[in-house]
Order: sequence, then C-alpha cells, then structure tokens
Amino acid sequence: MPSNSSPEPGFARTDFVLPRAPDGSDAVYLAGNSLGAQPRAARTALLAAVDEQWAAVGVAGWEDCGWWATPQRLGDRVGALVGAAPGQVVVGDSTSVQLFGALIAAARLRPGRSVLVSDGGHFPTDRYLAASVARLTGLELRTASPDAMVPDADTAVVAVPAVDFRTGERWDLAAIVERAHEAGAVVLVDLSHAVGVMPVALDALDVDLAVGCTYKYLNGGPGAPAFAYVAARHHDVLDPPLTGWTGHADPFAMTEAWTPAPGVGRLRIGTPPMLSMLALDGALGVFDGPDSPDLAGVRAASLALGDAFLEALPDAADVVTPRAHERRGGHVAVRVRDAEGLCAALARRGVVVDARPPDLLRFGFAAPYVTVDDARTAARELAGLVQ
Ligand SMILES: Cc1ncc(COP(=O)(O)O)c(C=O)c1O
Ligand SMILES: Nc1c(O)cccc1C(=O)C[C@H](N)C(=O)O
Repeated sequence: MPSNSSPEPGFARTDFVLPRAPDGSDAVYLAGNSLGAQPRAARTALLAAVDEQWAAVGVAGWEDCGWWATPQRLGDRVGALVGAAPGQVVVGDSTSVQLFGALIAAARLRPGRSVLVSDGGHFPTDRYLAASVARLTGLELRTASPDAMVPDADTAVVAVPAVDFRTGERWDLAAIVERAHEAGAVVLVDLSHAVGVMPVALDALDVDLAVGCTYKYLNGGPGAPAFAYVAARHHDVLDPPLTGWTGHADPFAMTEAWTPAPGVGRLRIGTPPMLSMLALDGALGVFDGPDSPDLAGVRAASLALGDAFLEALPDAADVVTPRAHERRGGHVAVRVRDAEGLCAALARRGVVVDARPPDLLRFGFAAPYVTVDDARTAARELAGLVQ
C-alpha cells in the first residue's frame, strides 16, 4: 500500500471481490457510480451479523449487539467522510425517503417563504419528490441548473446535487450556498455521486441539509441504507414530517404523542434495516480503517483514472464531462449513438459500465478497486466498438 495521502489507483483491490467477466476473469468494473463492488469486509460483517448476532442473540441484539445505536454510529462514520462533525448524520432508509423528509424539513425551516428551487437536471427521484413536496407544502417549484439558480427573498429551499448524475459535472457548492444564504434560503444537497469519491466539507461550506446513498462509492451493497445530514444549528427547530417511533425521545415509553429525540436522532423513522447496516459497517473500513488513505488521496487517484481514460480515448470521442479536475465528479460520460447496445457489447468484452438515456455511456472511477489498466482497457474497447 502506498502512502496514506497519495494512494495508487486500485490501492485496495485485493480487499474487493469483483464481478466476473464472461471469460471468468475479473471484470473491468466501472459501474461503481451505480453499485460499488463488494468489499470482502462487507461480506464478513454481514455473515457475522447473521450467524453470530441474529441467530445467536435474537431480540436482545438491539441492546447487546448495539443494533439500536447503529443509525447514529454509522451516521458519524459517514459524517466524517462528508465533513460533518459527529451528531449530525443518521443512516437509514432509502435516499428517496431521506430526500422526502429533508425537503419538507427544509421547507419548514423557512415558514412564510413560497418557492422551492431545484436542479432541472436532478436525478429523477429528486425531481419527482420535489414536485410532490411542492404540491404537499404549497410551495412553487422552480427549476434551474445549479450554476444558474438565482434564489430570492421568496426562496425557502435550494435543492442541488453535488455532481450531475448524467454528465458527471461537479457543481460549485460553495457558490451555491453563498447565493442561497444571501437570499435567506436553506440548501439541501444530494451527495449520492460525491460521497466516497471526493472530499466534501458540509460543515465548512455551511450546507444546511444533505442526503446521499451508500451503495455507490461507499460500496455498502444493493439497497444499502442512505444517510441524512442536518447542520447542528437547525436541530432545535428541526420538524421532520416522518415522525416514526424510533425518532421519539423515549421510544419505549410508547407515549400518546410524538416527542422528538434530541438532535439529529429525530430523523430516525422506523426499525433500522440492520443486516444492510452491518454490511455497510464492514464496507466503510475501506475509507476509515487504520491504513485507509484520506479522501483527498482517493479523489486524486480517481481523477488520475479519469485522465488515463480520457487520454486513451480517440480525439473524436464526444466527452460530455468537463475535463477540468475541479469541475469533474467521479465518473466520465461519453455521448454515443447506441448507448444501450454499446453498454451490452462492452459487458461482453468484460467491461461493465452503464448507459443513461438518451445517449450516454458512464464510466465510474472508484479508485479503491479500479486500476489505470482498467481505465485504458475501457477506452480501448470503446474505441474498437465505435470506430
Ligand atoms: C442523485 C441521486 N439521488 C438518489 C438516487 C437514488 O435514490 P434511492 O437510493 O432512493 O434509489 C440516485 C441513484 O439511484 C442518485 O443518483
Ligand atoms: N439505485 C439504482 C438501482 O436500484 C438500480 C440501478 C441503478 C441504480 C442507480 O444507482 C442509478 C444511479 N443513481 C444513477 O446515477 O443513475
């Protein structure tokens, strides 16, 4: 393992099980921006949870195995990866559920304001939920590109991704937050395409709320629980819409009315999906284990992979992702004529990527297990197919 601050791409490859290529070798797996590869430690943690906890301990596991505390314990671990001091992140439920709760809780932080501004190119679940939340709350939904948003005195909430799910463009969160706060609005960031592939500085940037998934670059596994962040300065007045019993101040008192737990604990909703959580617990060791590089190093390695891929592409390739490092996320998208067909043809050659309508192929550069050879192979195979 190279030094902690400047890891080589593929620095933790042996800690992962990679999907198989048709010839039985390890695939060139560039779909970590959709579903990360399997960390061996996630499998170990999951099997231990099944055999040594669930089977052996049963219901006592909520206390004796620490299950009850896991949403916040993992929240602090994920929080450390997104620049959040402890006590501001909860893990659980899907990104969509977390988004719904966060959008409404954000709107409730700005009563009397009438507009929700959301990225017009946001991931579909973010767009669909923004529309539904606008109907529920009576807010007017306005859409714009994150770099063209002009929040005003009517704006309650500005909702943006950190990285565009299609083009891989990285947005300037500092500028977005500054503009929103100048207008008195709060900012909700979807970190799904950023967490685990680049440093994020939620506290330092003064972001108000954030959500994100853990199955992409954090490699938590299919359907791994999402996370929600709320800056501590909002905790006392935070009024989440999904007032489930596990977010109660004293859940086992079974009282008549819901009393919010102190702090971010009130964002808990129902019984946490413990097996998924414990798989994530194992997976996170890639990023916060004793030998893990910091995220600046992971980011540098991911950018190096993207650069190797871009350099190996033919000049004529229609790359839609900005080439400048500061404007690029973890994946690179190439416009092609038959994205679905090419995606399938690449898979037959052992290169796993994904296609997004109408015409994009996405190549995800998860530095823990992707090597420079992988990046070059993908570019070469793509070139061979489109020539
Ligand atoms: C930006 C973004 N938000 C949300 C999601 C998904 O939400 P969920 O985890 O609820 O499926 C994705 C990808 O699936 C995404 O890219
Ligand atoms: N969440 C996904 C799923 O359940 C199935 C297939 C793909 C996904 C994804 O993660 C899609 C991804 N967020 C995207 O950027 O398109």
